[in-house]
Amino acid sequence: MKIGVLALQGAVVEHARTVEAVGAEAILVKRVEQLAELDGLILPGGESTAMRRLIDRYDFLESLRAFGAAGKPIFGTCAGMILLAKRINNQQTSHLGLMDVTVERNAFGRQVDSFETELEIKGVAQDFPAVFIRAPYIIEAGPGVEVLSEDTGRIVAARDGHYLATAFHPELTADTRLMGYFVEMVKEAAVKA
Ligand SMILES: NC(=O)CC[C@H](N)C(=O)O
Repeated sequence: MKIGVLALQGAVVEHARTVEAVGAEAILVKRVEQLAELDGLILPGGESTAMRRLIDRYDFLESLRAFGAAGKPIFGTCAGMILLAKRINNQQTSHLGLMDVTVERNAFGRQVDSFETELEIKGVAQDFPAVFIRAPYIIEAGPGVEVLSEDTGRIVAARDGHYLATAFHPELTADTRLMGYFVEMVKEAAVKA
């Protein structure tokens, strides 16, 4: 399986390492043409507004939307989750607008800028170490969305068909189980295609 990591900004190398750790091939995606060779794509954490500017500058927006619309799996973490969402609270426009959720940016507030906790993630782990950094969370999920994890009542991991999103950063710990879950999604989609 070839899994791309959008390499415009953010936690790129860490994701590539985790992809390789679960036995898939990681490709750092810097040009639109590279999307054609991928089975799945990761949108890393970073800063969603900065990433959007680069997406526009390198003319990625429509190609990323088409990638998702073609049924290819996309995994967005943190800022990547914001990029994937159909709706962003208190904002008129979204970015890729693919996943049927409403997200709130920087939603944990200033006092808890960053923190680590252990989460139960459906189908993945009972005790997943989750690192949150100025994280968003999902405030509303459409009927087709499966909530995979909540932290004190906030949705922090969810799946909408071939889209997966987490508010936290799975690439920052040595635990590869969530990436293993995504690679299984990619394999399933590749069989169907
Ligand atoms: N660690 C992150 O990816 C933070 C996301 C960032 N707060 C944003 O709004 O894009």
